[in-house]
Amino acid sequence: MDAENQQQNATPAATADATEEASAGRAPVSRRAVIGWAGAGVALGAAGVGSVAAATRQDDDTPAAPAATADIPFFGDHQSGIATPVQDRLHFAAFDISSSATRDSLVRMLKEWTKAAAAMTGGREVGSGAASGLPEAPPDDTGEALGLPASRLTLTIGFGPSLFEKSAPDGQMVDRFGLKARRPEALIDLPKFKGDNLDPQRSGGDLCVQACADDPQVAVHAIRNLARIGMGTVNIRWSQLGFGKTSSTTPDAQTPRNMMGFKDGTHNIAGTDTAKLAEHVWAAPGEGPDWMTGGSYLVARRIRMHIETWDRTSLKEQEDVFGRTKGEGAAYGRTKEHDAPDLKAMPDDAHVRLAHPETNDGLMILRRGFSFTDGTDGLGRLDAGLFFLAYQRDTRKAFVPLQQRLAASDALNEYIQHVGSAHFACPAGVRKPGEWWGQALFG
Ligand SMILES: C=CC1=C(C)c2cc3[nH]c(cc4nc(cc5[nH]c(cc1n2)c(C)c5CCC(=O)O)C(CCC(=O)O)=C4C)c(C)c3C=C
Ligand SMILES: [Fe+2]
Repeated sequence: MDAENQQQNATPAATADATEEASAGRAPVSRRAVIGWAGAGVALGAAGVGSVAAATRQDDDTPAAPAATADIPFFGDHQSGIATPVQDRLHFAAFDISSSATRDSLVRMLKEWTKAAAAMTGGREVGSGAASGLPEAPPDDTGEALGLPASRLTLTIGFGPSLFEKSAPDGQMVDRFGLKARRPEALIDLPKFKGDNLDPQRSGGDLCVQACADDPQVAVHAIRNLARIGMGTVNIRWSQLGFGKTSSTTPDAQTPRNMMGFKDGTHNIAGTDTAKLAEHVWAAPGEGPDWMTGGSYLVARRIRMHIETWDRTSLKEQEDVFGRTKGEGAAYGRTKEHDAPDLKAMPDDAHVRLAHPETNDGLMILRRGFSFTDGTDGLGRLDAGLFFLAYQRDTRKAFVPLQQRLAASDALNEYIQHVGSAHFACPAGVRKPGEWWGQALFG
C-alpha cells in the first residue's frame, strides 16, 4: 500500500483504540502476540521481510511493517474499503434487522460492531478474546483468526433503503426506526434494468458489511464475528465470497484479470486521485443529509457469466466484446494497456466504448468487484461470474444511467446476466475511538 493512500484514512486517533480498550480495564489482545517472539524468529528466518507484519506484536514499538502488508487504518474521514487499495479476498454480507429489534438494540449493536471492527482491522481479538475470557461463558471471539495478521482487513458498513422504510406484509410502508426523514434521496430503490433476472434471496438488505482482506480466513472471521455479536438483532440475508479482485485502485499495480480472462480495472478511479474521488465518489456537503457527507453510495450486483458459451467464443469475438485486446489489454487501435482509447476504433456495442466517460458525459464510478465461483448450477454449468461493486457520489447520476446504457446495447450481455442487486448508503468514516458506525445517522 502506498503511504499516501494509507493517509486517506489515518487520523492521529487511529492507533488510540488500543488505548481506549486498555483504559476500559481490558488489555487489548493482539492476535499476533499469540505467535510470540520465538515464533517471530522462525517466521523471519523462514519467510523473510514479508512475514515481519505477521510476527509483530500490536503493542510494541517495532518499525512499521512493509507497505504491502501494513494494516489499513479503521479510523479516518472516509471509511476504509472504498478508496484504500483493493485486497485479494472478499466476504460481503447483507443483513436484515429482526422484527423484534428496536432502535435502542440496533444502536447497541452498532456500537459493539464498531469496537469489534476496530479490533479486527488492527489484528486484535474481539472483546476478551478467543481463549482468555470466563471459562463459564462462550468466548467473545470465535478464534479462527488467532495467530493471523490483520491481512489489510477493511470493514465497510452500508445502510439499505429498507432500513429507512420497509414494506409490511399488508403492503404498508413502515418507518421502523424513525429514520424515514433521514433517508438520502440518492438512496433510491434501483429501477429494473433490461435483462435483469434478480433473485430476491440474493438482493437487498437493511445493512451490509463489506469485508476485504488478503486472507479469506480473516475476512470470513470478521463477518462471522459481527453476525455473532448481532445475533437477535440482525440476520444474514445473503452473503457472497469473492476472490481475484477485478479492479485496481492502485495505479502502479498490475491490473488483475476477470473470469473471462481480460484485464479488469484498467481505467478506474485511483485511490490516490483525491480530485477524482471528490468529483465522483464522496458525497459532498449540502447535497444530501449531513450524515452522508464524506460517505459514498454502493451498488452491488451479482453478475453471472455464461462461462461455457464464452469459452467457445473466438478470440476475435471476445476482444470485440470489450474493444480491448486480451493479452495486453490495449484499447483497439492502441498498443499499451494504459494508452488513451480511441473509442471509434471499437465496435459500436463494445463494453468499453459504452462505459467510457466520454460516452457518458464524463461520469465515472469506482469499481471494486471480485470474481466468484459458487459450485455448479445443477445443469452442469459453473455458477461463476463477477460480484460487481461500485462506489459513487450519487447513484442516480452514475450507476443508473450507465447500466441503462449497458443493458440496452452492450455486446457483453450475450454472456452475462445480473442475478442479484443491492444498494447501500455508506456513511463517512468513524473518526476516532468512542465514535460508532451510524452515530451521525442515529444521533
Ligand atoms: C454499470 C457499470 C458496469 C457493469 C455492470 C460492468 C460489468 C462488467 N464489466 C466487465 C469487464 C470489463 N469492464 C471494463 C471496463 C469498464 N466497465 C465499466 C462499467 C461496468 N462494467 C466501466 C465504467 C469501465 C471503464 C470504461 C473506461 O473508462 O474505459 C473492462 C476494460 C478494462 C477496464 O478499464 O477496467 C473490462 C474487461 C465484466 C466482465 C462485467 C460483468 C460481468
Ligand atoms: Fe465493465
